[in-house]
Amino acid sequence: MPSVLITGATSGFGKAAAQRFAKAGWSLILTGRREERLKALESELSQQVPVLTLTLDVRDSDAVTNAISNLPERFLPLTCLINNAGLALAPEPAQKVDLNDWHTMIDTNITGLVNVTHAAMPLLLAHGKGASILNLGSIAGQWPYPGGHVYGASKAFVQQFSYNLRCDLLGTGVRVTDLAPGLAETEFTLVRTKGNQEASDALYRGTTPLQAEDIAEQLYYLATLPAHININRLEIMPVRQAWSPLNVDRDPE
Ligand SMILES: NC(=O)C1=CN([C@@H]2O[C@H](COP(=O)(O)OP(=O)(O)OC[C@H]3O[C@@H](n4cnc5c(N)ncnc54)[C@H](OP(=O)(O)O)[C@@H]3O)[C@@H](O)[C@H]2O)C=CC1
Ligand SMILES: O=CCS(=O)(=O)O
Repeated sequence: MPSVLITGATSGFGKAAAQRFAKAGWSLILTGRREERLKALESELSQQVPVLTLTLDVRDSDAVTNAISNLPERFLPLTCLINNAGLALAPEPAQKVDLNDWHTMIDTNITGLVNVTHAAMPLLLAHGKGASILNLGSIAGQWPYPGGHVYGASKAFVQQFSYNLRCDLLGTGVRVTDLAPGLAETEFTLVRTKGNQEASDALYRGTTPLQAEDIAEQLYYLATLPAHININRLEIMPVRQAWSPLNVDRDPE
């Protein structure tokens, strides 16, 4: 039975991915900080497949290493790692941001992702051909926008780290993909605005954003491609989203 380790399974893409992979009969290792949500998902999905929940903060490298290097045998070797845990904070301009918010994004989106990857790599290498590392990047890692500052830069890291991992894993059979979604309706904006439900609702109102299930379907597709195929980067936007023109600062008339 193939197995998948999903970080950030308590909400959004991670939760939808857990449900999608369970539907296909994969064993699940689900992580997140909110234990009650993990337990609720476990009771929902353990009717279908073996589920292991790990209450973890990806920023805690000792806890990550300890939990992942002691996975029960029945979840090994690992077929797929989905590095999904992440967040944006501080939508305001860089010059107004609280430094702690920058640190939190770096610690989660970069250090956390690196912690999990380092711990899981031996388990993926033990699987070899057909194993995958699927990293959640973002369009923000490729395209700059006001208020993107450290969030976008952290996702640019995810892209380059994914490409560099590919170079080192060449010959092992382990694949690496940077999956880069655009506007998607999850708890992402609620987190970014520190709980402002109205701001979150307003962002998604009157348009047709991606849904968590859309991304879960892409993750399942990437994980089940024929073993000789590696999609390096997959950027996906809703049809109703595109780029803006460049801005120019002009003198008043
Ligand atoms: N929604 C969007 O528009 C887009 C999102 N993304 C990326 O996709 C990923 C998932 O986001 P999305 O599902 O939308 O957002 P959600 O806020 O719905 O989910 C984020 C998940 O990450 C987990 N998480 C956050 N911080 C930590 C931490 N320190 N340790 C462990 N888990 C953590 C949360 O779990 P808990 O709080 O329980 O720990 C939660 O399960 C992120 O990396 C995000 O940057 C990329 C492009 C677009
Ligand atoms: O990563 C999330 C998508 S966006 O908010 O940067 O457009």
